[in-house]
Amino acid sequence: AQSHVLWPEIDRITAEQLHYARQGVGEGVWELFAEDGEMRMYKREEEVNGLVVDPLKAVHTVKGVTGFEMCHYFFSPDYRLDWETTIEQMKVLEKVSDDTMIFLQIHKRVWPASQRDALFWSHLRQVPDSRDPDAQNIWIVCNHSTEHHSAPEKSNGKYIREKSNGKYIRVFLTVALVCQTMIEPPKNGAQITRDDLTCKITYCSVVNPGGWAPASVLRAVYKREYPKFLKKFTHYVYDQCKNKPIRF
Ligand SMILES: Cc1cccc(-c2n[nH]cc2-c2ccc(F)c(-c3ccc(S(=O)(=O)CCO)cc3)c2)n1
Repeated sequence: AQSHVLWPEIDRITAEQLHYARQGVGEGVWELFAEDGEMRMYKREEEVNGLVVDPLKAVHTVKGVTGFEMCHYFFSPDYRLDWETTIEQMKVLEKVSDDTMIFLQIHKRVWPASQRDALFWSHLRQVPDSRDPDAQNIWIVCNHSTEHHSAPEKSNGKYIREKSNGKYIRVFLTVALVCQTMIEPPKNGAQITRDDLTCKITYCSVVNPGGWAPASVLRAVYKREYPKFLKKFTHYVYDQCKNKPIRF
């Protein structure tokens, strides 16, 4: 993918998001708003031009899967409709390379706001030189909004794009899923099984709704949808992997 026009941006944003994901939630103004077992969800309340863009950071620990497996199922278009409940339509506009694709997703409408769509590049990468010497493989999927000739935004100023039977407001998003595999080697030198695996997950998301939506409605949607999404996604990956050979 190094030859693609987007490559410099993909490289820069992916590196930035890896650094951002690694920052703890201790410092700064992260507010814990949801807990479920090992999952902790934090947000910061921020508005841009009067629009709620509350950054989200979730941390979670899932036993029995690797960081590669978690990132693979998040990245691949083949499984997305199995775990993403808010998507109405999804299209791969361009396959840049095996590890980089451009998606157009039309999401379900959240009353009373207008329906949204998202156009973003998605990049899967193994993080080569982790600072943590005993860290196993760290993998990242970064999703970042982009333009694309085959899905232009109608420039009528309000980013409303005409569609045959309606109008979509295009969101602006940056999302990162960073997964680290921890292996507890079996004492007796036996082969590693899924019981010896733990995946440490950090999910970061900033979604600018792109057009007016009531702050109260957006905050309620985020509060409901994010925990539901991460719980459903991680359970889905565990179920998909549990009877398959381990992939690091
Ligand atoms: C999980 C979640 C959080 C906040 C809002 C909603 C939601 N409810 N109804 C419509 C949406 C909606 C509207 C626009 C979007 F771009 C995304 C959106 C969310 C996540 C991602 S992703 O990149 O994390 C996973 C790929 O779909 C992409 C788009 C989701 N879902």
